[in-house]
Amino acid sequence: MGPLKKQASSAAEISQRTDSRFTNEPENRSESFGSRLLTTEQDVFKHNAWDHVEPDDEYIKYAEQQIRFHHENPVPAEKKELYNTTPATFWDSFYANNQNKFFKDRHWLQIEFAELFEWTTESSKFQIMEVGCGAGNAVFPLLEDIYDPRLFVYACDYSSIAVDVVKASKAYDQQRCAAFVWDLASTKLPPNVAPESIDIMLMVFVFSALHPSQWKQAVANAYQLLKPGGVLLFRDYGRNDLAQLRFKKSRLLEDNLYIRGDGTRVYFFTNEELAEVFGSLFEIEQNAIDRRLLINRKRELKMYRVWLQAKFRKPIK
Ligand SMILES: C[S@@+](CC[C@H](N)C(=O)[O-])C[C@H]1O[C@@H](n2cnc3c(N)ncnc32)[C@H](O)[C@@H]1O
Repeated sequence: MGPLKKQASSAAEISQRTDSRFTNEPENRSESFGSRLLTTEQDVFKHNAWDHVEPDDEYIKYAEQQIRFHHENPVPAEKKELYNTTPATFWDSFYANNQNKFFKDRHWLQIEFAELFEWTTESSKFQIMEVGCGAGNAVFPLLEDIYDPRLFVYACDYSSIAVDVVKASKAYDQQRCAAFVWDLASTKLPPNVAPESIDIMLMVFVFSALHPSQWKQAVANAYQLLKPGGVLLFRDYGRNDLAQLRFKKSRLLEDNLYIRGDGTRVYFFTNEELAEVFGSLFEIEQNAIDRRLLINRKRELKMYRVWLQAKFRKPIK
C-alpha cells in the first residue's frame, strides 16, 4: 500500500513555490521542469519566464567575461581560510538573522521528486532523511502532505541554529520526525541513524555549500546511510547560473566556488561532475539540467537560471 497523502497541489498552491535568493525556483509549474516553451525568438519579451531555453551567444560571451573577471579578482588569500575552517558559523548567523522567514516551502517536491510520495513498503517504517534541512522548508511540507504513520523523517543540518528553528516550529512532532545537528562531510555517521536504514535521502541546495575536497566523504556517508535500493534525490545550482555570473569581485574562492556576502559558500556544478562524484557508488537514474530564462520586460534583459536535478540509486547488493 502506498502512503496516505494530500493530493498534488492545485495550480494556485503550486504558484506559491516562488523565488528566493537561493533558488528563483520556477513558478506555476504543473509538470516537471515547467512547460512554457519559447518557440520563436520574437516572443521572448512577451512573458516573464520561459523553460528549457539554451543560453544565446550574447549570454555565453557575458559568462566567459564574468568568469575571467572573477579569476582576476579572487577572495584575498588571507581570507580564504576563514571561509573554509568554520563554514557552519556563517549559516548560524544566517539563521539567527532570518529564522524561518527566508526560504519558501518546497512544495515542488511533489512534482520533481514523486518518489517521496509514491512509496510502498511491507515494513512498518518508511524513513526519509533530509541533509541540510535549513529551517525545514522541505521537511514540514512533506510531513503535512504525507499522513502515513509509517513515515519517519530525519532532518539534519550542521547549523545548530537551523536545527533550533526546526525544533521550535509548531509543526515539529517528535513522533514523526527528529531534527539534529550533523555535518554531511563528517567522518562519522550520525549516532541516531542506523546505517542502511534510510529509504530516501534528500539534498536540496546543500551539496553546493561543501568544499570540493569534501564531496567524496559526503557521497560515502549518503551511501552508507541509504538502504540498498534506496535513492538520493538531489537539486542544486548549475554552472553559469545567473547567481554565479552576478558575483562581484573578491568572491571567488576556487574554480566555481564562491563566497556570498554573508560568508556562506556556494558551488556551481556541471552534470559531468555529478556523474563523476556520485557515479562511483550510485546508479544514476536522472542527471538533468533545468533551465529557465527570466525576462525583465521593462529593461528587455534576459537572465538565465540553471539548476541540476539528479536521482542516484544505491545498488541492491
Ligand atoms: C541553501 S540552504 C537550503 C536549505 C534547505 N535544504 C532548503 O532547501 O530550504 C543550505 C543548507 O545546508 C546547510 N549545510 C551546508 N553545509 C552543510 C553540511 N556540510 N552538513 C549539513 N548541513 C549543511 C546549511 O546550514 C543550510 O541550512
